[in-house]
Amino acid sequence: MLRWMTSGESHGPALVGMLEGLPAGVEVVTADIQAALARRRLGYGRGARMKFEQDEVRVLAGLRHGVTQGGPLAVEIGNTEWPKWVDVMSADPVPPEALQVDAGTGDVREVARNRPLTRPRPGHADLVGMRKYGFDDARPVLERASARETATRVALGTIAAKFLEQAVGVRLVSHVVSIGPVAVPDDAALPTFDDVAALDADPVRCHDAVTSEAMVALIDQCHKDGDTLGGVVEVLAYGVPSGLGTYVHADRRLDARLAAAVMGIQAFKGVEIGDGFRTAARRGSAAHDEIVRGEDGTLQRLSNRAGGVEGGMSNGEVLRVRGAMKPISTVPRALRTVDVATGEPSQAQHQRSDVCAVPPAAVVAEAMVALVLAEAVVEKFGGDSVAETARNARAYLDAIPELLR
Ligand SMILES: Cc1cc2nc3c(=O)[nH]c(=O)nc-3n(C[C@H](O)[C@H](O)[C@H](O)COP(=O)(O)O)c2cc1C
Ligand SMILES: C=C(O[C@@H]1CC(C(=O)O)=C[C@@H](OP(=O)(O)O)[C@H]1O)C(=O)O
Repeated sequence: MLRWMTSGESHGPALVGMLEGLPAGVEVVTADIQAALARRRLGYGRGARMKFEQDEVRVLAGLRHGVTQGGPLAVEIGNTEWPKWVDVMSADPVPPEALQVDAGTGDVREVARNRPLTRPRPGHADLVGMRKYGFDDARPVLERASARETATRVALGTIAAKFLEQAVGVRLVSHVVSIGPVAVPDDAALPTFDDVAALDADPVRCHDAVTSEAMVALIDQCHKDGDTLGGVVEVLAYGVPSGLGTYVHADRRLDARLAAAVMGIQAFKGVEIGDGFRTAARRGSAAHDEIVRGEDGTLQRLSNRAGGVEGGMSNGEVLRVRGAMKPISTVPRALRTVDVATGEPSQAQHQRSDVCAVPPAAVVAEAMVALVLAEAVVEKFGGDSVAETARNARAYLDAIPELLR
């Protein structure tokens, strides 16, 4: 069993993530995690925070000399801005005067930072979180609801991806399919692992240069208009062995687990496996992936509309998972709300925010898919070391009868 958990507030001292159940022997170094976090900070349309945030990574446990040890991995990601929030986010009570004018920094803005947030943003967790946890201030709600937490998921997902690559040769790619109404053409070629550097270099993580330019222009326009944008991301996994997940029970289906993982990202409101919703509009004769025997004698598919999953199991084709992200809810041209301290009609609280976070969300979705696939690999092949997992996977694949290959 592979388990993971994150902890941490957006403006606390650090985020912490743990990953338990990964075999020993995975080669990974702190710089790999730093590089993945740098990719998550990218993206045209991000807000001010990503310009200075350093995501200071420290691996606290489970890794020695660049090799996982089999015990729980613990990763800390320091928040660069912590010195400004020491009193507002202090774990222990602070004297009231500390929140009047910050004694340490003399920073009077700390007073503003500590002001209760009572004008909940439609679309964010503010209002329901206050009701549910009994707060009269949205600060504690947004601190944990914030997608800042996804930095930890990316850190853990990086380690999971290294395991996938080293144990079974799986490689992941994430890209942006649409932002607002601007979408890559339906017949565009899928990016492969060779395209990752170009995707990382593209301002919106888009594989199609013309679409990328149109996306950037749309974000600029939206920024001017004081508005925000969502979009659709896609994660591709190459080299997934046939037989991860199962049809025998609902919660063990690979598609169900992928959907839950991607839907578990803040602001994600739809998930599609393969052609998903588009397939629903097709006739059966044009919806499925016909099987033929290829020249090399192995079974081959004439298409991959299923996105690599049939019967809740990976079928050996490229895994394709899409997620739809709603527009950022902190809309600069603020939406109507009610000040819950006074009961008066008002405008939603606004602090610095992203205009569009679809490109970094693609990197987060990639991490979530890595975690799900790593769990499914551990479940199917077991092994206390990567070498053992690889051996078991090879033995399973070698034992598949020739006519089924
Ligand atoms: C990478 C990423 C960055 C985000 N940045 C912001 C942001 O700057 N401002 C904001 O209001 N929401 C942002 N969100 C979305 C909120 O975190 C999300 O809407 C909120 O937690 C409520 O959850 P829900 O949308 O799933 O209902 C971001 C989401 C992701 C995945
Ligand atoms: C901090 C990150 O994203 C944040 C996600 C977020 C939200 O409401 O989800 C709100 C903003 O937080 P802040 O007010 O601190 O700038 C974003 O910057 C991050 O991705 O690392």
